[in-house]
Amino acid sequence: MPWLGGAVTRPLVLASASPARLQLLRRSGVEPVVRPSSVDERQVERRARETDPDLTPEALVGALARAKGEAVASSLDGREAADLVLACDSVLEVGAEVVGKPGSADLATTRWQSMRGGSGVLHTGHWLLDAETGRSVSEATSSRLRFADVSDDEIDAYVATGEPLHVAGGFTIDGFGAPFVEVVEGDPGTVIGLCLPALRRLLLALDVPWWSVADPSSPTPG
Ligand SMILES: Nc1nc2c(ncn2[C@@H]2O[C@H](COP(=O)(O)OP(=O)(O)OP(=O)(O)O)[C@@H](O)[C@H]2O)c(=O)[nH]1
Repeated sequence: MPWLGGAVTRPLVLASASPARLQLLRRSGVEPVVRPSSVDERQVERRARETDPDLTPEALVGALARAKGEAVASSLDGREAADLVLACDSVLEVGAEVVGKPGSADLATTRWQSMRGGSGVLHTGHWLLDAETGRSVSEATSSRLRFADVSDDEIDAYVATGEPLHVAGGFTIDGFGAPFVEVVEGDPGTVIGLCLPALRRLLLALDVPWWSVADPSSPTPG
């Protein structure tokens, strides 16, 4: 069995500042090197929409994940320059809108007032580069959500925690927002920010078995 005593042979660079993505990886036995990008996501989105006015949410998160991953990959040097680089991006499609992190209490409140009792789709793009070969692969995954018909008081209380301001769509399914998301159809990791089955598929597409990046003997509770 490759895992018994097997060491990680392909280090992974996580091109993300997301604590949730890091935690998902750590709990699955992957201890990445964290290298957040400084990509201007609004500029990437603007250019992507100029190129494709009918840009789908899946294509948007794909373009954003790729931009973040390429920016980090180009900055790697030394041994890291031969590592695997993973980047992600998440958006919520709700009604005719495609939204990211609210960034303000007012916008988080407005979003919840419009989406309560309704449904939406959380899309996460994944981009994986094998810097050793230069090959990259990508996949977007989507999970459908149904939101509780929360009261104004519940919205105010949730927004006051500050959590919804900094997460895609203004909610979490594993934090203070969990009571307000009634149903998740699809991979929960996709909602949180990283679909691990998609990462496995992308690694296989690059001929990298899962146990080359994960060491189950030392999962970090993280
Ligand atoms: N814990 C948790 N985080 C969530 C959830 N939904 C979205 N997020 C986070 O919301 C953020 C979405 O914004 P992104 O722009 O994709 O990522 P980011 O946090 O800005 O980090 P970068 O990858 O460096 O851009 C990510 O950090 C996700 O992990 C959830 O249900 N639970």
